[in-house]
Amino acid sequence: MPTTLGQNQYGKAGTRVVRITRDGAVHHIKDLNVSVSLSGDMDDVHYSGSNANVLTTDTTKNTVFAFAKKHGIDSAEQFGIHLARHFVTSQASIHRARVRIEEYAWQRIETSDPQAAKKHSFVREGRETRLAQVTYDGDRWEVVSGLKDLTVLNSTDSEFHGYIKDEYTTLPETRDRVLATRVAGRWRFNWTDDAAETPDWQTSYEETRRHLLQAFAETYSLSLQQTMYQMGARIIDHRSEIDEVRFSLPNQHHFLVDLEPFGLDNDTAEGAVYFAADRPYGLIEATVLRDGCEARIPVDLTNL
Ligand SMILES: O=c1[nH]c(=O)c2[nH]c(=O)[nH]c2[nH]1
Repeated sequence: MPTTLGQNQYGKAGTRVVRITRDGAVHHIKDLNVSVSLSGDMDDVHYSGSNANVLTTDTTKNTVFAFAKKHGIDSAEQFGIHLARHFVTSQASIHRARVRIEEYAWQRIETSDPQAAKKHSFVREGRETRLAQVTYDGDRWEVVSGLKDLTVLNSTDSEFHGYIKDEYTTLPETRDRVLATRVAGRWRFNWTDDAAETPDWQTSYEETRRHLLQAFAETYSLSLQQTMYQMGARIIDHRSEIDEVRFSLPNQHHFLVDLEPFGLDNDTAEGAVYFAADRPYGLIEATVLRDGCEARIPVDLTNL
């Protein structure tokens, strides 16, 4: 049966590029998800498999990282214009480039001491989901609150070294890395209906969230485990109505992109470009308990 090739396009979808610019101690972050679709003289690759006209999708991805370094990211629109122009004007076989960009916005985390405000700690815009579970069996009450999808990032003050090296270890030690996670947390109240006071649930949530964020921002981190423990301990220390906190924290790895093959020194004060990997991810989980209290929050938070 005779057939003809119809509309076709190709490219790399979902390049997660993060650019961190350092203005002294004040850091700025641009976080994009870039998808490129190219079309042009692509009959041969479809009909015969000749790749002579193909700019690889891998090159497309590399170009996104290299342009983030070279041109910076003023806006998604300007970045898209640079890329689309480059693909169409640099390759005779490419006649059309469509660059789609999602941008994730970040806010600075407010710290407890405004004088010593952390200038490299961010929370992603778009509110988290707040959670509550109430259980009553006619005798005992249990109230557990929590949140999920609260994404936070420190662009410095995070190290990771001194770990076991066995024959399968390749991870390089680092004295300065990006630390980012999407927080899922639950906290259990010690309230019972014969208690003298009922917590103001709204204030309790807001304050717990604030302590969690501030502990993340203010902990000089030697591991995500250590930061997580500080987040839980700070909540227990400051919120007498809470006896137990559990966290499940995916370590959202940000890898410095090697731009040396393109003649670019990536790790400079003006800015560094990272590849934000979404999988696989480290998953760091723990419970922090008030002394003498029992652990009742399930180990697997998806069961709550
Ligand atoms: O904070 C971290 N904790 C780990 O246990 C770990 N493992 C790893 O590869 N990177 C990290 N980072």
